[in-house]
Amino acid sequence: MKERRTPTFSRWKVKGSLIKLVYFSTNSDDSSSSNDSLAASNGDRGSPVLEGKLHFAKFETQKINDCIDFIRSKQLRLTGSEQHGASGSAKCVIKATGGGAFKYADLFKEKLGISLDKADEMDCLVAGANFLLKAVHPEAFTYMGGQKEFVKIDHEDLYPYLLVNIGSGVSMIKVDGPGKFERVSGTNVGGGTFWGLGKLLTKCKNFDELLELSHQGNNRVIDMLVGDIYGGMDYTKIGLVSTAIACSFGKAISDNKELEDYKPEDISRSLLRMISNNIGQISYLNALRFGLKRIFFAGFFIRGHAYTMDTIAVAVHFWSKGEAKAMFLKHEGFLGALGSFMSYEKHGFEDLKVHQSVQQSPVGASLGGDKSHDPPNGDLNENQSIDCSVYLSQ
Ligand SMILES: Nc1ncnc2c1ncn2[C@@H]1O[C@H](COP(=O)(O)OP(=O)(O)O)[C@@H](O)[C@H]1O
Ligand SMILES: CC(C)(COP(=O)(O)O)[C@@H](O)C(=O)NCCC(=O)O
Repeated sequence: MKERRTPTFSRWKVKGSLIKLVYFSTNSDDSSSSNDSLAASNGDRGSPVLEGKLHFAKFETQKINDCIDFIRSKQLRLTGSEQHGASGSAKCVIKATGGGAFKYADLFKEKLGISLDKADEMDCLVAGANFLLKAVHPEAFTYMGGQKEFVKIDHEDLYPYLLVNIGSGVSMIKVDGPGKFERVSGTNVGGGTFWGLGKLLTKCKNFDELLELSHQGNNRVIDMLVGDIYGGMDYTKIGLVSTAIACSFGKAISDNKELEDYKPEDISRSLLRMISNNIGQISYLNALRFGLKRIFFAGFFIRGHAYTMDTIAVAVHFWSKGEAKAMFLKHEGFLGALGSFMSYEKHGFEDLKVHQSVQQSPVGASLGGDKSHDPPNGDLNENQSIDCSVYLSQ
C-alpha cells in the first residue's frame, strides 16, 4: 500500500518516555492521482469520505529524530480537510497532546515546518477510550489466570466507567459520557516509577529489558509474605493466605544482603508486582467510591504484559470480592493520540467510522515497532492498523 499525505496527529512526552503517533492513510495505491480526487468519495450521509486505515506507531522520546524522519518519510500532516477547504488554511498542522506538545513545538516547526496544535490531555484520553470502546471490536478484554477474554461492549451500557491511565504517573477518570468526565484521583507511583526505580536497582538500559527480566524473576525472594510472618500459616481471620505479599521488598530488611546479592530479575518482578498491585488497589477504592463496576486500564506501562495484567486483575478481584472487573485495552497506549485525532473535528473531520476488521500491517510499516524488544506476552499493537472511513465536513 502506498501511503499518502493524510490527516495525522501525534502525542509527545518528555525524555525517557514515549511518543505515540496515530495516522490515517488512504487505501488506494494509485500514486498518479491527486490525493483529493483519489481519496474522497461521497458517504451515505452525503459527506465526502476518505476510505483508509488508522496506523499506530511509538518511538522512545530519546529517539525523537527517528519519529521526525518517520513523519517526513510518510509526509504526514493535516491535508484531508485543507483540501476540502474546511480549515481554510494551507498551514501544516498535526494535533498533539501531553507535555511533549509544548516541549517539542519548536523542534517540529524547525525540522518539519509543522505546527503542533495542542489538545487537552484528559479530553484526549477520554475521547480515545470512548472511541475504542464503542467503535473497535475486539478491543477490551479481561485477563485472569493467564486467559485473555475479549468483552463485547454494550454501547447502551458503557457509562459510567473508571478509566485508569498508567503512563509515567497514573490518572483515574470517572467517565460518564462523551466529553463528560471527572479526574477523580491519581497516583504518582506509576509506570515511570517502575522504570526509574528499576533502572537504578537493576542497571537495565531499556524498559523492555526490565520487563523481560520480571518475566523470569521470583518476587518471593525479596517480598515478605504473610506466611513469612506467621510461620508459614495463613491469617485466615483477616482473609490473608500465606502466599499473599505482606510487605513488598520486606525481606531485604533482615536478609543481610547487598543490592548486588539479589538477582535483577527478582528485583524487577517485586517492583512490578508492588506497583501493579498498588494501582489495582487504588483503582478499586475509587471504583467503590463512585459505585463503578467496570475499570478500564490503559497506558503503556501495561504493554500487554501478562504478569502486570494478572496482578492488576487479581488486586481488583481480591479487594472487590469479585464485584468489580478489571479490563484492558488492545490499544492501551494510544488513547491520548487517538483522542487527538478525534479532535480534528474542528478542522473538518466530522466522524470516524471503523470497519470491523483489524488488520496486521506489513512488518516494518512502523519504525517505532521495536519488535525485537517486545515482551513475550505483549500485544504488538503498534503494528496493527484499523480499517476505517473518515467523513469530512461538506
Ligand atoms: N519502550 C519504553 N520506554 C520507556 N517506557 C516504556 C516503554 N514501554 C513502556 N513503557 C512504560 O510506559 C510508561 C509511559 O506510558 P505512556 O502511556 O507512554 O505515558 P505517558 O507518555 O503519558 O507518560 C513508562 O513510564 C514506562 O513504564
Ligand atoms: C500529570 C499526569 C496527568 C501526566 O500524565 P502522564 O504523562 O504521566 O501520562 C500524570 O502523571 C498523573 O496523573 N500523575 C499523578 C499525579 C497525582 O495525582 O498524584
